[in-house]
Amino acid sequence: MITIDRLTKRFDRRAVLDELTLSIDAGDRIALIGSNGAGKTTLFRCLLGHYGHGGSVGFEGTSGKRRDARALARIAFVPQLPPPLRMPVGELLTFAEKGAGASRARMDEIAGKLGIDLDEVRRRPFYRLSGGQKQKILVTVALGRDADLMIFDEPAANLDPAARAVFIDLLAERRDASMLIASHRLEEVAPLVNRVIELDRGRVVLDDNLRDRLRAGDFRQALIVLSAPHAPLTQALEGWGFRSDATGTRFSGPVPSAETFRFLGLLARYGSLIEQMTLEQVPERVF
Ligand SMILES: Nc1ncnc2c1ncn2[C@@H]1O[C@H](COP(=O)(O)OP(=O)(O)OP(=O)(O)O)[C@@H](O)[C@H]1O
Repeated sequence: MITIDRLTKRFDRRAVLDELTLSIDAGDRIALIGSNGAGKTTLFRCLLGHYGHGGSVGFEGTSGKRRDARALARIAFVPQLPPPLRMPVGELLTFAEKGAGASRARMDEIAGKLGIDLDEVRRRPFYRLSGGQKQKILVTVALGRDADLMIFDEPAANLDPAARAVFIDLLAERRDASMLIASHRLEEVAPLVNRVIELDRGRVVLDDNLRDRLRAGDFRQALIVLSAPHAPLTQALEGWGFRSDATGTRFSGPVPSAETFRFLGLLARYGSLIEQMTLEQVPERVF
């Protein structure tokens, strides 16, 4: 989907991204972690064509450094710092609808879940909203449209705990898009992702992929029984490769042993729904 080859970005001759090589595949849901200044935002800005850079970023169907406008239009982005837009919120929503193909009904629904009343803020200039309100509007716009890739840069940093929980559920429900989420709270986004990439001083120092672990064959077999069908948890479990029976309440699938705590973290979010759970070590194959 996106191939990044020896991407280098310098500010004042200092390499902030240093020959970074990475490929992002369709279906990847990536947590991008790394300490302050590691280069996460700079990587996003290079991907989005906001900065010139060395090396290449190739989008599927394009090559080299060229940014194809159609490829960029398929990316939804929520920045770490909301832009100081003077336009009223209503105008921003209309722009999202007409210019970026967002659905008004979907935006209304998402905003409602996040706890922001669009009618109430419609006439207010965007830059006068609180930090959390701005983030809710930007998340609403991003999730209100179809996208192949969603890039979130610390998207929940300003959200209150209730909105953070809703936001994580909304992401878990979105199985159609690949995601790249920069976060300092790995434990919060871990249940959503199938890949964790760590940057340090502009280089990839960890690339941990769930699919590789499953292929390696070291896993536990899990059985989960829910008290009632539940769409967000179903989608999250399907993201782990689980299958359900016809009732939509009984799930089974493999959990890589090294991912057990991450998996339990997911289940803990929905503890009250879980009626039964077993997690059995699969005996090692004897050759
Ligand atoms: N426009 C700029 N001009 C000069 N230096 C910059 C610029 N943007 C970023 N930097 C520097 O590049 C480095 C990487 O910054 P970046 O914002 O990409 O880090 P980050 O991993 O997103 O950090 P954080 O977790 O704090 O958000 C930092 O040292 C920062 O000071």
